[in-house]
Amino acid sequence: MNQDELINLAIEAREMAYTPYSKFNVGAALRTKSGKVYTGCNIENAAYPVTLCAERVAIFKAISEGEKEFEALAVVADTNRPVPPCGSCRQVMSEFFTEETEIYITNLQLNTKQTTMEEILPFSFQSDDMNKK
Ligand SMILES: O=c1ccn([C@H]2C[C@H](O)[C@@H](CO)O2)c(=O)[nH]1
Ligand SMILES: [Zn+2]
Repeated sequence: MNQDELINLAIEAREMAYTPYSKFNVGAALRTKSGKVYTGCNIENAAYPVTLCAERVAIFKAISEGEKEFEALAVVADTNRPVPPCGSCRQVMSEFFTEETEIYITNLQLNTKQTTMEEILPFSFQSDDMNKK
């Protein structure tokens, strides 16, 4: 399962997006260290803020099945530039990803940017910050 295959799974997952309000469909595919892939799409709600992004759906599916180590995440939307994950998703990603986790953001033209946790969320709040010695 390479980068292109992961992006293709994100493109497929995007087809499942439930977006009656924004009509903006996003797909994600998350590869674990063990080689499994968990996909996600955004799921909106009439109470708008309850909406979950594709990235978090993929991460929460994986976590709920006992996965904790992630190798790569691909995110895709029909955007001009590679779709930037929102702040809430970046914080959730920072809880589980390391600097080695590859993050591929892309669009339907496969204009892809590979990035890292530190690049998209520097100086992030971590559990260590609660352990004052
Ligand atoms: O990286 C992103 C950005 C936005 N959305 C969703 C949330 C909402 O359903 C719609 C518009 O914000 O796109 C995602 O799923 N991922
Ligand atoms: Zn988000």
